[in-house]
Amino acid sequence: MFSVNAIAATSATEPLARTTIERREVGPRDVLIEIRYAGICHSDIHTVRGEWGEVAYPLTVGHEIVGEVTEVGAEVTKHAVGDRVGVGCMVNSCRECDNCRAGQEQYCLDGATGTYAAVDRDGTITQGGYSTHVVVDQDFVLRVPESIPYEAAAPLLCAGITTYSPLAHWNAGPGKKVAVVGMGGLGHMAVKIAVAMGADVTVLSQTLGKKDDGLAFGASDYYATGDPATFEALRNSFDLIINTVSVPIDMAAYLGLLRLDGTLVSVGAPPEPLAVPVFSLFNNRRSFAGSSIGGIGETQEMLDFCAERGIVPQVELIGADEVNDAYERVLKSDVRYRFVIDVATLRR
Ligand SMILES: NC(=O)c1ccc[n+]([C@@H]2O[C@H](COP(=O)([O-])OP(=O)(O)OC[C@H]3O[C@@H](n4cnc5c(N)ncnc54)[C@H](O)[C@@H]3O)[C@@H](O)[C@H]2O)c1
Ligand SMILES: [Zn+2]
Repeated sequence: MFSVNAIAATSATEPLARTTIERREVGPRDVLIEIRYAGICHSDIHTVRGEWGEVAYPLTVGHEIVGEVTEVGAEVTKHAVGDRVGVGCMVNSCRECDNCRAGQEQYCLDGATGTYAAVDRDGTITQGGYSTHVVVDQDFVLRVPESIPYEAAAPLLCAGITTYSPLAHWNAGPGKKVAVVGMGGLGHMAVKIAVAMGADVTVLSQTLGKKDDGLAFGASDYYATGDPATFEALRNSFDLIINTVSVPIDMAAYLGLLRLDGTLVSVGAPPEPLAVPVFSLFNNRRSFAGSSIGGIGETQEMLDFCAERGIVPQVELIGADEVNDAYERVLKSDVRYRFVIDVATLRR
Protein backbone atom coordinates (compact mmCIF):
# COMPACT_ATOMS: atom_id res chain seq x y z
CA MET A 1 0.00 0.00 0.00
CA PHE A 2 1.05 3.59 -0.53
CA SER A 3 -0.51 6.92 0.41
CA VAL A 4 -1.67 9.55 -2.07
CA ASN A 5 -3.28 12.97 -1.72
CA ALA A 6 -7.04 13.04 -2.12
CA ILE A 7 -10.27 14.83 -1.26
CA ALA A 8 -12.73 12.90 0.88
CA ALA A 9 -16.14 13.18 2.48
CA THR A 10 -16.09 12.36 6.19
CA SER A 11 -19.88 12.23 6.60
CA ALA A 12 -23.06 12.87 4.60
CA THR A 13 -23.20 16.47 5.78
CA GLU A 14 -19.61 17.73 6.33
CA PRO A 15 -17.82 19.50 3.47
CA LEU A 16 -15.29 17.42 1.54
CA ALA A 17 -11.72 17.97 2.74
CA ARG A 18 -8.14 17.23 1.75
CA THR A 19 -6.71 14.02 3.13
CA THR A 20 -4.55 11.07 2.11
CA ILE A 21 -5.84 7.65 1.05
CA GLU A 22 -4.21 4.25 0.48
CA ARG A 23 -3.75 2.66 -2.94
CA ARG A 24 -2.83 -1.01 -3.42
CA GLU A 25 0.60 -1.95 -4.76
CA VAL A 26 0.67 -2.40 -8.54
CA GLY A 27 -0.20 -6.07 -9.18
CA PRO A 28 0.84 -8.09 -12.25
CA ARG A 29 -2.23 -7.00 -14.26
CA ASP A 30 -2.54 -3.49 -12.79
CA VAL A 31 -1.80 -0.06 -14.17
CA LEU A 32 -0.73 2.90 -12.01
CA ILE A 33 -2.26 6.13 -13.29
CA GLU A 34 -1.07 9.61 -12.35
CA ILE A 35 -4.42 11.40 -12.45
CA ARG A 36 -4.52 14.74 -14.29
CA TYR A 37 -8.21 15.61 -14.25
CA ALA A 38 -11.32 14.27 -12.52
CA GLY A 39 -14.88 15.25 -13.44
CA ILE A 40 -17.65 15.93 -10.93
CA CYS A 41 -20.75 13.83 -11.66
CA HIS A 42 -24.07 14.35 -9.90
CA SER A 43 -23.75 10.70 -8.84
CA ASP A 44 -20.77 11.74 -6.70
CA ILE A 45 -23.08 14.10 -4.83
CA HIS A 46 -25.91 11.54 -4.46
CA THR A 47 -23.33 9.07 -3.10
CA VAL A 48 -21.40 11.19 -0.59
CA ARG A 49 -24.64 12.61 0.79
CA GLY A 50 -25.98 9.10 1.40
CA GLU A 51 -28.96 9.67 -0.92
CA TRP A 52 -28.61 6.24 -2.53
CA GLY A 53 -28.03 4.44 0.78
CA GLU A 54 -25.40 4.27 3.46
CA VAL A 55 -21.73 4.47 2.50
CA ALA A 56 -18.54 4.03 4.54
CA TYR A 57 -16.64 7.23 5.36
CA PRO A 58 -14.16 8.64 4.75
CA LEU A 59 -14.99 8.27 1.06
CA THR A 60 -13.24 9.67 -2.00
CA VAL A 61 -15.55 9.81 -5.01
CA GLY A 62 -14.89 10.60 -8.69
CA HIS A 63 -15.46 8.28 -11.67
CA GLU A 64 -14.48 10.49 -14.57
CA ILE A 65 -10.73 9.99 -14.41
CA VAL A 66 -8.03 10.78 -16.95
CA GLY A 67 -4.28 10.70 -16.56
CA GLU A 68 -1.00 9.17 -17.59
CA VAL A 69 0.25 5.65 -17.03
CA THR A 70 3.36 5.79 -14.83
CA GLU A 71 3.85 2.10 -14.01
CA VAL A 72 2.52 -1.23 -15.29
CA GLY A 73 2.54 -4.73 -13.82
CA ALA A 74 4.60 -7.54 -15.36
CA GLU A 75 1.66 -9.10 -17.24
CA VAL A 76 0.15 -5.87 -18.58
CA THR A 77 -0.16 -5.87 -22.37
CA LYS A 78 -2.88 -3.29 -23.06
CA HIS A 79 -1.23 -0.12 -21.74
CA ALA A 80 2.29 1.25 -21.48
CA VAL A 81 4.08 3.88 -19.41
CA GLY A 82 3.32 7.31 -20.90
CA ASP A 83 -0.11 6.36 -22.35
CA ARG A 84 -3.05 8.76 -21.98
CA VAL A 85 -5.77 6.74 -20.28
CA GLY A 86 -9.14 7.00 -18.59
CA VAL A 87 -11.18 5.17 -15.95
CA GLY A 88 -14.94 5.42 -15.63
CA CYS A 89 -17.53 4.10 -13.19
CA MET A 90 -16.26 0.54 -12.77
CA VAL A 91 -12.90 -1.05 -12.04
CA ASN A 92 -13.73 -4.75 -12.17
CA SER A 93 -16.41 -7.37 -12.89
CA CYS A 94 -16.61 -11.19 -12.76
CA ARG A 95 -15.75 -11.49 -16.50
CA GLU A 96 -17.51 -14.89 -16.64
CA CYS A 97 -21.25 -14.28 -16.50
CA ASP A 98 -23.38 -13.99 -19.65
CA ASN A 99 -23.46 -10.20 -19.43
CA CYS A 100 -19.70 -9.83 -18.96
CA ARG A 101 -19.10 -12.19 -21.87
CA ALA A 102 -21.45 -10.05 -23.96
CA GLY A 103 -19.28 -7.01 -23.22
CA GLN A 104 -21.90 -5.55 -20.89
CA GLU A 105 -19.72 -5.55 -17.77
CA GLN A 106 -21.83 -2.78 -16.25
CA TYR A 107 -24.59 -5.37 -15.94
CA CYS A 108 -22.31 -8.06 -14.45
CA LEU A 109 -24.59 -10.59 -12.77
CA ASP A 110 -22.20 -10.70 -9.85
CA GLY A 111 -22.24 -6.89 -9.62
CA ALA A 112 -19.54 -4.83 -11.30
CA THR A 113 -17.09 -3.22 -8.87
CA GLY A 114 -17.73 0.51 -8.72
CA THR A 115 -14.80 2.89 -8.93
CA TYR A 116 -15.72 4.11 -5.45
CA ALA A 117 -17.80 2.94 -2.47
CA ALA A 118 -17.66 -0.71 -3.62
CA VAL A 119 -15.96 -3.72 -2.04
CA ASP A 120 -12.73 -4.42 -3.94
CA ARG A 121 -11.29 -7.91 -4.49
CA ASP A 122 -9.03 -7.46 -1.45
CA GLY A 123 -11.98 -6.53 0.75
CA THR A 124 -11.14 -2.83 0.95
CA ILE A 125 -13.59 -0.13 -0.13
CA THR A 126 -12.75 1.35 -3.55
CA GLN A 127 -11.80 5.04 -3.57
CA GLY A 128 -12.40 7.25 -6.58
CA GLY A 129 -10.70 9.84 -8.71
CA TYR A 130 -10.53 13.01 -6.62
CA SER A 131 -6.94 12.03 -5.92
CA THR A 132 -3.48 12.09 -7.45
CA HIS A 133 -3.10 8.40 -8.36
CA VAL A 134 -5.15 5.26 -8.83
CA VAL A 135 -4.28 1.60 -9.41
CA VAL A 136 -6.67 -0.20 -11.79
CA ASP A 137 -6.79 -3.60 -13.53
CA GLN A 138 -5.70 -3.08 -17.14
CA ASP A 139 -9.00 -4.44 -18.52
CA PHE A 140 -10.92 -1.52 -17.00
CA VAL A 141 -8.58 1.19 -18.31
CA LEU A 142 -9.51 3.02 -21.55
CA ARG A 143 -7.29 4.64 -24.18
CA VAL A 144 -7.90 8.39 -24.47
CA PRO A 145 -7.27 9.52 -28.07
CA GLU A 146 -4.62 12.25 -28.48
CA SER A 147 -7.03 14.65 -30.18
CA ILE A 148 -9.27 14.99 -27.10
CA PRO A 149 -7.83 17.58 -24.69
CA TYR A 150 -7.07 15.91 -21.34
CA GLU A 151 -9.43 18.01 -19.20
CA ALA A 152 -12.29 17.68 -21.68
CA ALA A 153 -11.83 13.92 -21.89
CA ALA A 154 -12.74 13.36 -18.23
CA PRO A 155 -16.54 13.81 -18.53
CA LEU A 156 -16.67 11.32 -21.40
CA LEU A 157 -15.86 8.51 -18.95
CA CYS A 158 -19.30 8.81 -17.32
CA ALA A 159 -21.48 11.54 -18.84
CA GLY A 160 -20.31 10.55 -22.33
CA ILE A 161 -20.81 6.81 -22.13
CA THR A 162 -24.04 7.04 -20.10
CA THR A 163 -25.69 8.99 -22.91
CA TYR A 164 -23.91 7.32 -25.85
CA SER A 165 -25.02 3.83 -24.80
CA PRO A 166 -28.82 4.37 -24.84
CA LEU A 167 -28.59 6.62 -27.92
CA ALA A 168 -26.77 3.81 -29.75
CA HIS A 169 -29.00 1.05 -28.35
CA TRP A 170 -32.25 2.80 -29.33
CA ASN A 171 -30.83 3.76 -32.75
CA ALA A 172 -30.66 7.54 -32.54
CA GLY A 173 -29.76 8.56 -36.07
CA PRO A 174 -31.07 10.13 -39.26
CA GLY A 175 -34.86 10.35 -39.32
CA LYS A 176 -35.17 9.93 -35.55
CA LYS A 177 -36.52 12.66 -33.29
CA VAL A 178 -34.74 12.64 -29.93
CA ALA A 179 -35.53 14.79 -26.89
CA VAL A 180 -33.04 15.36 -24.09
CA VAL A 181 -34.50 16.30 -20.71
CA GLY A 182 -32.12 18.30 -18.48
CA MET A 183 -29.19 20.38 -19.76
CA GLY A 184 -26.53 19.47 -17.23
CA GLY A 185 -23.44 17.28 -17.49
CA LEU A 186 -25.18 14.26 -19.03
CA GLY A 187 -27.72 16.34 -20.93
CA HIS A 188 -25.23 18.45 -22.83
CA MET A 189 -23.33 15.31 -23.86
CA ALA A 190 -26.58 13.64 -24.96
CA VAL A 191 -27.26 16.61 -27.23
CA LYS A 192 -23.79 16.61 -28.80
CA ILE A 193 -23.70 12.83 -29.30
CA ALA A 194 -27.25 12.50 -30.64
CA VAL A 195 -26.56 15.33 -33.11
CA ALA A 196 -23.35 13.59 -34.23
CA MET A 197 -25.32 10.37 -34.74
CA GLY A 198 -27.56 12.29 -37.14
CA ALA A 199 -30.74 12.58 -35.04
CA ASP A 200 -32.98 15.64 -34.89
CA VAL A 201 -32.55 16.84 -31.28
CA THR A 202 -34.83 18.88 -29.03
CA VAL A 203 -33.78 20.04 -25.55
CA LEU A 204 -36.33 20.12 -22.74
CA SER A 205 -34.87 22.32 -20.01
CA GLN A 206 -36.46 24.02 -17.03
CA THR A 207 -36.00 27.48 -18.56
CA LEU A 208 -34.71 28.93 -21.81
CA GLY A 209 -31.58 30.19 -19.99
CA LYS A 210 -29.23 27.79 -21.80
CA LYS A 211 -31.01 27.93 -25.18
CA ASP A 212 -28.13 29.57 -27.05
CA ASP A 213 -25.78 26.84 -25.85
CA GLY A 214 -28.22 24.08 -26.74
CA LEU A 215 -28.57 25.36 -30.28
CA ALA A 216 -24.80 25.81 -30.54
CA PHE A 217 -24.41 22.14 -29.51
CA GLY A 218 -26.55 21.28 -32.53
CA ALA A 219 -30.09 20.97 -31.15
CA SER A 220 -32.76 22.12 -33.57
CA ASP A 221 -35.31 23.07 -30.89
CA TYR A 222 -35.25 24.13 -27.25
CA TYR A 223 -38.30 24.24 -24.96
CA ALA A 224 -38.89 25.21 -21.33
CA THR A 225 -40.44 22.46 -19.20
CA GLY A 226 -41.61 25.16 -16.78
CA ASP A 227 -44.11 26.25 -19.46
CA PRO A 228 -47.14 23.91 -19.66
CA ALA A 229 -47.64 24.90 -23.32
CA THR A 230 -44.46 22.88 -24.11
CA PHE A 231 -46.27 19.64 -23.29
CA GLU A 232 -49.18 20.55 -25.56
CA ALA A 233 -46.98 21.65 -28.44
CA LEU A 234 -44.82 18.51 -28.38
CA ARG A 235 -47.43 15.76 -27.81
CA ASN A 236 -46.72 12.54 -29.78
CA SER A 237 -43.46 13.95 -31.20
CA PHE A 238 -40.43 11.88 -30.22
CA ASP A 239 -39.02 8.45 -30.99
CA LEU A 240 -36.68 8.60 -28.03
CA ILE A 241 -36.49 10.71 -24.88
CA ILE A 242 -33.33 10.62 -22.76
CA ASN A 243 -34.14 11.78 -19.22
CA THR A 244 -31.04 13.03 -17.38
CA VAL A 245 -32.80 14.78 -14.50
CA SER A 246 -31.56 14.01 -10.97
CA VAL A 247 -34.98 14.42 -9.34
CA PRO A 248 -38.30 12.72 -10.19
CA ILE A 249 -40.14 14.11 -13.22
CA ASP A 250 -43.85 14.06 -14.13
CA MET A 251 -43.79 10.77 -16.04
CA ALA A 252 -47.26 11.09 -17.57
CA ALA A 253 -46.39 14.48 -19.02
CA TYR A 254 -43.11 13.28 -20.59
CA LEU A 255 -44.46 9.92 -21.81
CA GLY A 256 -47.18 11.90 -23.61
CA LEU A 257 -44.45 13.35 -25.82
CA LEU A 258 -43.59 9.94 -27.35
CA ARG A 259 -44.90 8.96 -30.77
CA LEU A 260 -45.83 5.40 -31.84
CA ASP A 261 -43.40 2.85 -30.34
CA GLY A 262 -41.37 5.62 -28.72
CA THR A 263 -39.19 4.99 -25.68
CA LEU A 264 -38.37 7.16 -22.68
CA VAL A 265 -35.03 6.11 -21.17
CA SER A 266 -34.15 7.35 -17.71
CA VAL A 267 -30.48 7.69 -16.95
CA GLY A 268 -31.14 10.27 -14.24
CA ALA A 269 -31.01 8.51 -10.89
CA PRO A 270 -33.13 10.16 -8.20
CA PRO A 271 -33.41 8.10 -5.02
CA GLU A 272 -37.19 8.39 -5.13
CA PRO A 273 -39.31 6.17 -7.43
CA LEU A 274 -40.67 7.54 -10.72
CA ALA A 275 -44.46 7.14 -10.80
CA VAL A 276 -45.58 5.72 -14.16
CA PRO A 277 -49.36 5.83 -14.84
CA VAL A 278 -49.78 2.73 -16.99
CA PHE A 279 -52.30 4.35 -19.34
CA SER A 280 -49.61 6.78 -20.51
CA LEU A 281 -47.75 3.70 -21.81
CA PHE A 282 -50.80 2.22 -23.60
CA ASN A 283 -51.18 5.16 -25.96
CA ASN A 284 -48.76 4.83 -28.86
CA ARG A 285 -47.48 1.51 -27.37
CA ARG A 286 -44.83 3.46 -25.48
CA SER A 287 -41.90 2.03 -23.51
CA PHE A 288 -40.16 3.19 -20.37
CA ALA A 289 -36.59 1.98 -19.86
CA GLY A 290 -33.47 2.57 -17.82
CA SER A 291 -29.80 2.38 -18.77
CA SER A 292 -26.58 2.25 -16.78
CA ILE A 293 -23.27 3.63 -18.14
CA GLY A 294 -21.92 1.27 -20.87
CA GLY A 295 -19.56 -1.67 -21.31
CA ILE A 296 -15.80 -1.32 -21.54
CA GLY A 297 -15.70 -2.03 -25.27
CA GLU A 298 -18.54 0.41 -25.87
CA THR A 299 -16.78 3.06 -23.77
CA GLN A 300 -13.70 2.74 -25.99
CA GLU A 301 -15.97 2.95 -29.05
CA MET A 302 -17.53 6.15 -27.62
CA LEU A 303 -14.09 7.72 -26.97
CA ASP A 304 -13.00 6.93 -30.54
CA PHE A 305 -16.34 8.23 -31.91
CA CYS A 306 -15.94 11.52 -29.99
CA ALA A 307 -12.33 11.89 -31.18
CA GLU A 308 -13.32 11.25 -34.79
CA ARG A 309 -16.29 13.65 -34.71
CA GLY A 310 -14.60 16.35 -32.63
CA ILE A 311 -17.11 16.00 -29.79
CA VAL A 312 -15.69 17.77 -26.75
CA PRO A 313 -17.49 18.26 -23.42
CA GLN A 314 -17.73 21.88 -22.25
CA VAL A 315 -16.00 22.04 -18.88
CA GLU A 316 -15.31 24.48 -16.06
CA LEU A 317 -11.90 23.75 -14.54
CA ILE A 318 -11.62 24.11 -10.77
CA GLY A 319 -8.96 23.63 -8.12
CA ALA A 320 -9.05 21.04 -5.34
CA ASP A 321 -10.33 23.55 -2.79
CA GLU A 322 -13.33 24.55 -4.90
CA VAL A 323 -15.11 21.21 -4.90
CA ASN A 324 -17.63 22.08 -2.18
CA ASP A 325 -18.63 25.27 -4.00
CA ALA A 326 -18.88 23.29 -7.23
CA TYR A 327 -21.29 20.82 -5.57
CA GLU A 328 -23.54 23.70 -4.51
CA ARG A 329 -23.48 25.10 -8.04
CA VAL A 330 -24.37 21.71 -9.56
CA LEU A 331 -27.35 21.53 -7.19
CA LYS A 332 -28.44 25.00 -8.35
CA SER A 333 -28.12 23.99 -12.05
CA ASP A 334 -25.33 26.55 -12.31
CA VAL A 335 -22.72 24.60 -14.26
CA ARG A 336 -21.81 24.88 -17.92
CA TYR A 337 -21.63 21.97 -18.23
CA ARG A 338 -19.24 19.86 -16.17
CA PHE A 339 -16.89 20.78 -13.36
CA VAL A 340 -13.50 19.16 -13.74
CA ILE A 341 -10.89 19.17 -10.97
CA ASP A 342 -7.36 20.09 -12.04
CA VAL A 343 -5.60 17.42 -10.01
CA ALA A 344 -2.28 19.32 -10.19
CA THR A 345 -3.79 21.45 -7.39
CA LEU A 346 -3.96 18.33 -5.20
CA ARG A 347 -0.25 17.61 -5.50
CA ARG A 348 0.64 20.57 -3.29
N1 LIG B 1 -27.61 5.84 -15.41
C1 LIG B 1 -26.34 6.06 -15.22
O1 LIG B 1 -25.48 5.21 -15.49
C2 LIG B 1 -25.90 7.39 -14.68
C3 LIG B 1 -24.59 7.84 -14.91
C4 LIG B 1 -24.26 9.12 -14.49
C5 LIG B 1 -25.17 9.92 -13.83
N2 LIG B 1 -26.41 9.43 -13.58
C6 LIG B 1 -27.43 10.27 -12.93
O2 LIG B 1 -27.93 11.20 -13.89
C7 LIG B 1 -28.41 12.37 -13.23
C8 LIG B 1 -27.80 13.59 -13.90
O3 LIG B 1 -26.40 13.65 -13.67
P1 LIG B 1 -25.57 14.94 -14.13
O4 LIG B 1 -24.20 14.73 -13.62
O5 LIG B 1 -25.82 15.21 -15.55
O6 LIG B 1 -26.30 16.07 -13.24
P2 LIG B 1 -26.49 17.62 -13.52
O7 LIG B 1 -26.93 18.20 -12.23
O8 LIG B 1 -25.30 18.16 -14.21
O9 LIG B 1 -27.71 17.67 -14.59
C9 LIG B 1 -29.07 17.50 -14.27
C10 LIG B 1 -29.84 18.56 -15.04
O10 LIG B 1 -31.25 18.37 -14.93
C11 LIG B 1 -31.85 19.65 -14.84
N3 LIG B 1 -33.21 19.57 -14.33
C12 LIG B 1 -33.63 19.44 -13.05
N4 LIG B 1 -34.98 19.39 -13.03
C13 LIG B 1 -35.42 19.47 -14.31
C14 LIG B 1 -36.71 19.45 -14.94
N5 LIG B 1 -37.83 19.33 -14.21
N6 LIG B 1 -36.78 19.58 -16.30
C15 LIG B 1 -35.67 19.68 -17.02
N7 LIG B 1 -34.42 19.71 -16.48
C16 LIG B 1 -34.31 19.59 -15.13
C17 LIG B 1 -30.91 20.40 -13.95
O11 LIG B 1 -31.11 21.79 -14.08
C18 LIG B 1 -29.57 19.96 -14.51
O12 LIG B 1 -29.16 20.80 -15.55
C19 LIG B 1 -28.03 12.18 -11.76
O13 LIG B 1 -29.14 11.68 -11.06
C20 LIG B 1 -26.93 11.13 -11.82
O14 LIG B 1 -26.79 10.41 -10.62
C21 LIG B 1 -26.80 8.20 -14.00
ZN1 LIG C 1 -21.24 9.63 -13.18
